[in-house]
Amino acid sequence: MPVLGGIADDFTGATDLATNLVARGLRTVVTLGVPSGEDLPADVDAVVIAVKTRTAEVTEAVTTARAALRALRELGCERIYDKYCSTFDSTPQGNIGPVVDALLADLDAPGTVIVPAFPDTERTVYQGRLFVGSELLDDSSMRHHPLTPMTESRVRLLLEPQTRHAVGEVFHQVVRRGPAALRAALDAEFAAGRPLVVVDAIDDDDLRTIAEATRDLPLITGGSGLALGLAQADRAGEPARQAALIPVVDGHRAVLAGSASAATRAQVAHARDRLPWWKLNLSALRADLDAEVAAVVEWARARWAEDALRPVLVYAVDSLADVEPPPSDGGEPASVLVERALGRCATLFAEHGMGRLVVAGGETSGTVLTALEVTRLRLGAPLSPGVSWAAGTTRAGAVVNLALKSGNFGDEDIFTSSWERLA
Ligand SMILES: Nc1ncnc2c1ncn2[C@@H]1O[C@H](COP(=O)(O)OP(=O)(O)O)[C@@H](O)[C@H]1O
Ligand SMILES: O=C(O)[C@@H](O)C(=O)COP(=O)(O)O
Repeated sequence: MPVLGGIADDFTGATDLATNLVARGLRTVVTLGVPSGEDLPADVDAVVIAVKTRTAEVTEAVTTARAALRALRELGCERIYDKYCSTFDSTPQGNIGPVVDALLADLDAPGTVIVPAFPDTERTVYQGRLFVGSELLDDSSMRHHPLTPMTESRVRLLLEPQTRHAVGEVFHQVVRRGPAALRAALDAEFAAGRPLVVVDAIDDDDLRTIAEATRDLPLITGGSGLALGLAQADRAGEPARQAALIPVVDGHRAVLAGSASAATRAQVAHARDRLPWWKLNLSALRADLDAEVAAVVEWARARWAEDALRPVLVYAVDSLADVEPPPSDGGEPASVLVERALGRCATLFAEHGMGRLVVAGGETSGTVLTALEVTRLRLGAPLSPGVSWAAGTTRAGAVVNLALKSGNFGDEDIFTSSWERLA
């Protein structure tokens, strides 16, 4: 019976969290969407439910998260980990705050921690401010995100407009004094009527302190970094064992990149010099999406006919100048067109023998996996912090190997260097 239940607000976030749970020795499975009583493997310690709520309407996000919570409790999970983005991707409406509020209420919890930090990917929180590398969040490339532009760095100020609760902060001076001091500070915040508490973390020691201080709370929340603070399960070699267990599928290889994030743009630029590529054309998609997708598929099949194992790259954005703001006349936003096109490409590529797929972007991954009707993922070999290969099972029972890459994760060569690391 699983002890830990994760709810991740996008699909890359779910594999990110699962990657770190596996690294702590937990046998972990990811389900896509709220599972409907489907049989999970018996031998799991953690179940992560991936939902696509980061940019959904608030009521839809809350309803989905509560349904996920119910499912996890029915599965027997004793603790819940609410996973959101390490760069706190959200808007003043939500959905981080409303979801945490709902989970707190449903779990009747005294309070919880807000821990976006993921030091392995250079997301740290110091004095309540979120840094990406050496830059404050609002100075980083996240300022220009197409869906959730981040123009503030103090996590409390990002959260306050989204929650009905008061928000507290505990700074590094306290965290570094250890779990007991942190727990006392958290209890003081809860008692003072601030049940959501932003906690500083600048390295994995801080995450271990936070995890230890909150081990009896029914709800913890954060990026995936906090999972690296959880106690190591006493199971030697577990990550390698899990990686060896997933099926490896032969077949054509593709990268679908809908992300406009800085890391993805650098990865696209690197891959363009090495792989056959197709850049989606927004006007062509707007004029006739099916025709543009058919052209992409025909092109990809011709490339695979030349070299069956050479990956093809289909992508949307080279530079921020490509990013179209949502139209003011209520027309279809470019983001929707790109996601729909990449979802259809995935389905048609699979019909034409694609066995391995790297997807860049959280929203994009959600659309692609929904299109492929993948319902469950088992994690395989890790590729870089927060990114692993996985085996996805479609509703029809077919298996495809997938690596879901968050927009800003991964080394520059991830689109070209990942393929051989699967086996
Ligand atoms: N040219 C474009 N103009 C506007 N939005 C775009 C464009 N190209 C891609 N997008 C959208 O940007 C969003 C990127 O989000 P996501 O896939 O989550 O990537 P990331 O992980 O980098 O945040 C997607 O909805 C995608 O469809
Ligand atoms: O926590 C993170 O940074 C990632 O897991 C994540 O959620 C990133 O979001 P996307 O860039 O939209 O994939």
